Amino acid sequence: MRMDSELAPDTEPVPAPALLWSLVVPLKPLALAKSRLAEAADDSLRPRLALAFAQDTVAAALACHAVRDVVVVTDDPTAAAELAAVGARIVADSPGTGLNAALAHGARAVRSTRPSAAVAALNADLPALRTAELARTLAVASVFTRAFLTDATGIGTTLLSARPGSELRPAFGGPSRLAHLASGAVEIASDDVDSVRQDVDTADDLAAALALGVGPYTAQRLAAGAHAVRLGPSLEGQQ
Ligand SMILES: Nc1nc2c(ncn2[C@@H]2O[C@H](COP(=O)(O)OP(=O)(O)OP(=O)(O)O)[C@@H](O)[C@H]2O)c(=O)[nH]1
Ligand SMILES: C=C(OP(=O)(O)O)C(=O)O
Repeated sequence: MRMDSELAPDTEPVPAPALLWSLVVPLKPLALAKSRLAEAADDSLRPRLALAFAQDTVAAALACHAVRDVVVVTDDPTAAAELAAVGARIVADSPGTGLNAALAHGARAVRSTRPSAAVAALNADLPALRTAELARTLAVASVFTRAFLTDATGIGTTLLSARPGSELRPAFGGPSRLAHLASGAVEIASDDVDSVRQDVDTADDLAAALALGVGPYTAQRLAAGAHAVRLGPSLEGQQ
């Protein structure tokens, strides 16, 4: 005889399994990266700082329970070796035709082996990235076919996601918040995820990231290169 509990109707809501994300992180050659940081960091320091930002971004992302893997799309041999050491998979920027082509290429590389992967593009310049804030962002992204998070200025984008079965369709560059909205992606509410939004393009961005608290690679690089950094008198205490 079956007990009542065994006859439980199968109409009970079954929680969907949490998505595990593959993150695609684009990084251009270090010698060309972060040109807008020239006012804050000398030519000698800037490429190393760009790498340190990417190292902190990748390390924090890989520590996130919602992240399956991180694919860095880059042609820079130093960045490739250093970011592989942090745990990223490296994919060559074989299109060589700019940021959005690199991101689409990275997403295709992920789905060539796992066609049903959830993929998200994540900027490489998030040195203050907090793992728990990334987890919150991805949890919201999981609900939507495509979603994005705007950057700290509210003009650009730091994360764009695509659930299994939908294309990433990246439209980064300049006012990409509006471009991603126009493409039909849903904007993720930006409360309590400051570290995921704080990309670093300018001296002011770097000061804001320092105020949030940067990761160990960036902290160490700034300490070692303090003579080559200019953040202005009001910010000296933050280094
Ligand atoms: N793989 C790849 N990454 C790119 C390319 N262009 C930009 N990126 C990366 O995309 C992100 C945003 O790029 P940008 O804002 O154009 O460049 P940036 O180096 O961050 O800053 P600026 O030189 O000041 O414009 C950064 O992580 C870049 O390294 C590209 O053509 N290929
Ligand atoms: C490319 C973008 O970022 P950045 O702020 O680095 O230009 C963007 O926001 O679309």
